[in-house]
Amino acid sequence: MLFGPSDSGKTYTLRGGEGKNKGILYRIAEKIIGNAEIQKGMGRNLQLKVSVFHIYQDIISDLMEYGSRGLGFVDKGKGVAIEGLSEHEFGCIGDFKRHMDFAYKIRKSLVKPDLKLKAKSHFTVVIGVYDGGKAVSYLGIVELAGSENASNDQNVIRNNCLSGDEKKSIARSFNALSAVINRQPVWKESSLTFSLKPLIESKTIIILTLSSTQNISKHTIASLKYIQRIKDGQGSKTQKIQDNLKEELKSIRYEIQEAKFITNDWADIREQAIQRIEELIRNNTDFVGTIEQCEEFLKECYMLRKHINDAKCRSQISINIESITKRSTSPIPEGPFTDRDVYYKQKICTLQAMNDSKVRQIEELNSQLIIRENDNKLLYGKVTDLERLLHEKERTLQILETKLTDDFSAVSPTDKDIINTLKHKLKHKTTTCLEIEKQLLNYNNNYRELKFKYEIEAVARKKYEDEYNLLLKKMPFLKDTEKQLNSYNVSLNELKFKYDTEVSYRQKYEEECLELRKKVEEISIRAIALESKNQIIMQKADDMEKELNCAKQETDAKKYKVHNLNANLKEMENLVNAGNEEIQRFKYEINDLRSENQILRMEKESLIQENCGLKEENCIAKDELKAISSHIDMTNQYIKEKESALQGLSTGENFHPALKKNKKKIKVLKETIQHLQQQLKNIQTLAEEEIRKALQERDQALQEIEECKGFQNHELSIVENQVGVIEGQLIKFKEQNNKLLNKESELNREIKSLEMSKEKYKNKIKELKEENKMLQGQLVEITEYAKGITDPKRRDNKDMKNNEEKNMAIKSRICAVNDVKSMIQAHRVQLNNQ
Ligand SMILES: Nc1ncnc2c1ncn2[C@@H]1O[C@H](COP(=O)(O)OP(=O)(O)OP(=O)(O)O)[C@@H](O)[C@H]1O
Repeated sequence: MLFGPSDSGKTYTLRGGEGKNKGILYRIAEKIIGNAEIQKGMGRNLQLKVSVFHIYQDIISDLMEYGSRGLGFVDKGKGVAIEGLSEHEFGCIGDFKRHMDFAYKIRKSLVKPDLKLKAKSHFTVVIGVYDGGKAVSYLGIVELAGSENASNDQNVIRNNCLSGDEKKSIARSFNALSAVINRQPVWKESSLTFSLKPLIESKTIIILTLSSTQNISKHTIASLKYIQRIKDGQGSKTQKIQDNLKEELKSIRYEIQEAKFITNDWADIREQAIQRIEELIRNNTDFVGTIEQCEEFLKECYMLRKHINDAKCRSQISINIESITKRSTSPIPEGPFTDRDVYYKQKICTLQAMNDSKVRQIEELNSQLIIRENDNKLLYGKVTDLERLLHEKERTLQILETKLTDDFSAVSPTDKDIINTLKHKLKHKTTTCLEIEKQLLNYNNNYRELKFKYEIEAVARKKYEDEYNLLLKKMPFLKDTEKQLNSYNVSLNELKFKYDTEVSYRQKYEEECLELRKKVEEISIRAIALESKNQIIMQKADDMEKELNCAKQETDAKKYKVHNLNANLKEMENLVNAGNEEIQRFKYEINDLRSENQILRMEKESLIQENCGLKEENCIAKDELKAISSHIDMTNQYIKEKESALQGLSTGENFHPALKKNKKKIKVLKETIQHLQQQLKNIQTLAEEEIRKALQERDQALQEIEECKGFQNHELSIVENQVGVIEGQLIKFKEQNNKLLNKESELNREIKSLEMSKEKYKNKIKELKEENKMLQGQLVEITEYAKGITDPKRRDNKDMKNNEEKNMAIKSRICAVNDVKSMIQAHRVQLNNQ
């Protein structure tokens, strides 16, 4: 893209001068043609095409076709997104120059009404490289509108006759351009960015043209600032590229890992790829570098990825071919795959790879499931062991319980409700513990009672001892009271023993109770933990089963999709072919419509006007020529006169006696004459030069007019031919129509005659019917008569002869009647047929 204020040298940089000074446009074209030729030497036949258009106020005009203006947009994926933009093939620089001259000629004609339009529009040349009709790459060269047009400078607005809409459109296109270069998706903001989207997205180079001319210095600084803004925006772009780079590396690593599973055929390539990536990472540890370096790095990554994909596909395709050869004895079709085939094969490969990875995942999941099942079994065994232990403990508990109280009945736990029974038992045992505690309390109470009794007894003993002592003192009653005392002492000892045993029992029970509580607590905690573990395992097993089912379903779906894709492939091919044909047809129709008569007429009129102007100019030039030639004649005459005078003077014939004295003056005069002659000659040559130039220009203009005329005549002849064809068709149709009308009138006539004959026949039938009736009446009479004759009673011998004669006549009459009948029948058949 060439950017800068008007008169800074954009057009010069683009087109340049002759030879060494040629512009970048022709240098680029030469380079591309050279490269195409090198490719040709290598057996690759590339086609080169060029399109030229300009954008003014967001309206696109094709500069390679007259009148193709206001083109719309289309999503092409590659190249320029302009609908109906014409492309023209070129094979050498001569062709290219011819195309460019043609485009500049059209541009000149468009610019004519407003000469500043050139500086207010974006001029674009797009070169497309094709291989067998398929686009390989595109290059766009844009000479942007003069940058000063986006400013608020009143001088510019006045000098360039800049309208508000023009200014807005140019400013908008520059803003959109800087935004899209800095990755802001505002393509639709301007026709410039939207039409060149695929090209700008790939790579954009802006050439800033600067001029030291003082009067545009303000705009030069403004354009420098604009470029600076774009460059500043690139800082954030670097960050984005670095992030992209990291993502890319991640995905490459993943792809390499994934590709590992497919085949080992390309192990070497894979190893090389990994080495290469590692090397790249080592050299760019933190991915800090310029945009170019990062982009280089990304390109490298992209190449690697492509390499991996190719290797994957190659291995997959080779496997497929192997399997085909195994299945059938027919030879494998040779020759290169078409791009579409390769694309679909790649797609199938990736799908198969995905399928394989899924199958692998399922297998892994299965193996994990088996491991989990084993773990489950082990845990289940542990649970049963623990349950058994619990059972044993329970039994010991039972024994203890039976020891404690007979009321506790033996608990018989079932295998399935172990945990519940344990809980139940726990409750049971806590109640027994409480009962034991109660008993303990009873015992304590008893002990207290006994103690109380003992104390009472002790008081009584003291009383008795006192009494005994009194008795001893009193003597005779002593032995009896001593005996009583002994007996009291024995009972007291018994009670004390009882009390001690009860205390020891109590302590024992308390200890056992504590132990039991602890054990019960431990067991219950374990049981709860085991239960939760069991539940988690069961949950996991269920989840895994679900996953397994999902994965199986997915695999089936993928297989079905692969199958469908294969089936759809052919359909799509057919559809694409049909679509291509339709597109071609539409293109033809559009082209036909474009070359409409009106534009041609208008252009013809403008050319005629131009022709008139040129003729007028020609007349003026002729007049001027005449004037100059008459002037020359006059001057020649004057020179001749002067020469003759001079001759006279030199010979001394015309010498005036006064002049003879002034020879010096004569010399000076001679010199001035010579000088005048020289000047005259110069004027003559100049005039001749100008005349020649004017004549050349006139010839050129005439030639151009002739060319245009030829072009228009050609187009007119095409149109006339078309009109002729249509007229011929019309005449044919008219003839056909006349014939049809004639036929129609003939048929009408026939119908009328048929109707008349029908009427005739009807009358005839009526007549015949009447005749028939009459004949039938006669027949009846005759039969009656015949009956009378044949009757033996009425037979008269005398009238026998007469009767016989009459009989004969009647017979002949009957024959005639029969004939008439058959005739009627025949007529009927005829009528029916008609
Ligand atoms: N590098 C150069 N060498 C010689 N002459 C030059 C150079 N660059 C520009 N010029 C001359 O400067 C003048 C203006 O250049 P040019 O027409 O290319 O400017 P521009 O930016 O295209 O202007 P505009 O936008 O009006 O078309 C022309 O006469 C051109 O010949």
